[in-house]
Amino acid sequence: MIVLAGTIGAGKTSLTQLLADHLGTKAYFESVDDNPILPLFYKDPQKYGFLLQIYFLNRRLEEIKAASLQKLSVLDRSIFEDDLMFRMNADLGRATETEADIYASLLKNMMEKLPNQQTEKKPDLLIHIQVSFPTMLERIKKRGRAYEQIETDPALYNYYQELNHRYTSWYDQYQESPKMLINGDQYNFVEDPKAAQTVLEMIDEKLSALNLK
Ligand SMILES: Nc1ncnc2c1ncn2[C@@H]1O[C@H](COP(=O)(O)OP(=O)(O)OP(=O)(O)O)[C@@H](O)[C@H]1O
Repeated sequence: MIVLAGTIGAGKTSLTQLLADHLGTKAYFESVDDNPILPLFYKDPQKYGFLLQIYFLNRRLEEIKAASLQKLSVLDRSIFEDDLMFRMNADLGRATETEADIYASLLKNMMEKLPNQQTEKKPDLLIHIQVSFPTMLERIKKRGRAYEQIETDPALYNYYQELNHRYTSWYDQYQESPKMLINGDQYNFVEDPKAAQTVLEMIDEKLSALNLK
């Protein structure tokens, strides 16, 4: 199982599809547009923060169960980033520290294997697409999901800036699986086929080094 990681608009969904096509495996996407809680959360984060988190936790575990049936399946987002996002939301006063602690402990508990269980819930490789803050803003604007726009809610500027900033140390500290970094500013794999080719070659090399391919 390969999982993509990265901030909002980093290009996780696009690279998931590219990579699964390249490897001939199945891609798993969390449907953002069908998420009933997300627009409510953006409108009232304090009220819906914890509910959104439980919603994502449930959906991502469902995805992991399905994806674990095939060796090099690709998931468009890792479950571990939710903890980063929820902790940040708690630090910003949109959830309590107790909610964030309980959530983190539930996640840890859920991700552990039962003593005699064979299948691993953790990925074989995490690929982090790192984008700068200006690129992140540009992509969010370009994609145009109404509730994500800074024009709709100027407070989102700080939220996005803080999130982008936290991703760097999150990736440095991530130890749940092997990992690799893709510079999403340098390689625009969505619009430039040559960049896409380079990124796929980099991933192939990493998979070979890990004896996964
Ligand atoms: N754990 C979470 N807590 C709060 N909001 C979240 C969480 N996970 C995802 N979101 C929100 O869900 C939306 C989709 O996020 P996500 O980054 O997974 O997809 P995306 O923006 O389509 O990314 P990409 O362009 O890289 O495919 C964003 O508005 C994001 O803020």
